[in-house]
Amino acid sequence: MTDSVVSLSDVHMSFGDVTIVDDCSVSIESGELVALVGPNGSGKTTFLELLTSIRQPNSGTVSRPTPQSRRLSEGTEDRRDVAYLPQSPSFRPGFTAAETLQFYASLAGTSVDPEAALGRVGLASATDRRVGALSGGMTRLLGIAQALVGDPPLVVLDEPTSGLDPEMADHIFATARDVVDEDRALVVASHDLAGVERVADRVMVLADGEITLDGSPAELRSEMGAETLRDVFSGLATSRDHDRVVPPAKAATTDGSPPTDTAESEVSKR
Ligand SMILES: Nc1ncnc2c1ncn2[C@@H]1O[C@H](COP(=O)(O)OP(=O)(O)OP(=O)(O)O)[C@@H](O)[C@H]1O
Repeated sequence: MTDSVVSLSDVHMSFGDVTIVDDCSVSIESGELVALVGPNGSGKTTFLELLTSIRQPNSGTVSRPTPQSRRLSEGTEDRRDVAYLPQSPSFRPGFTAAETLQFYASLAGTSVDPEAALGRVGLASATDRRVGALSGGMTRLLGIAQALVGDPPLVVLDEPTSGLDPEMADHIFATARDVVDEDRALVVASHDLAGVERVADRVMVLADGEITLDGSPAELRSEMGAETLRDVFSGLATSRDHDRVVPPAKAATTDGSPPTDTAESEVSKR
């Protein structure tokens, strides 16, 4: 049986006129790798911040249940309930990778085996390397290792492959896949649709203030009659562009009264 690691119930979040989500209810289960995709500025980072409670919704609730089954073994502290790797993680450049994890574990009130934690993400050879000497990709991997400190049931990554070469991006996605198990979910925001398509169990498309699609890559392809997730995304962008164009026949009525069913009113209905 799977457990919900985070649930949104009737959540509304906006910045002034910019609506990120309106009346959104969604639940993420342990064992899922969920990819959050959407155009630039659609609200992916804000949505991740809602999942992690870095940001509070204007209304509605975000809950992350932590049942007994998610406790660490007897005699140790509770598991962290969520970990978040921002798009541009920053670490103390003078610390080694191992010292970074130890420092972070002490802040989190837990313990870590740095060699095992770094080995898990493919950084075994960098244990004693200073963080300032790590490549961009290695720094993201260190971020994933740090996110796993305290064994959180929900790990949230914001665009972990941006700016990385394809091989490193593949490695990051493979690592993300590896850390998902029956007791943990991972949510990743990404523009790398090919990578997402390879590893995600579930893809949520965020656009125009709502989750417009939510399903497995195969379900999304089928729903949109598309061959790839990239085609799904392009199809959605095209239909949004069409929605924004007021069809000439409906742009005005012959008696000068306002049109009743223009594309503009369609957009506002969402
Ligand atoms: N603190 C804030 N105050 C006001 N507006 C904000 C704030 N944070 C984000 N926004 C606005 O909310 C919208 C969504 O921003 P967000 O960064 O969540 O989008 P995104 O999908 O992650 O973008 P990208 O793909 O470009 O990283 C944008 O219009 C942004 O300008």
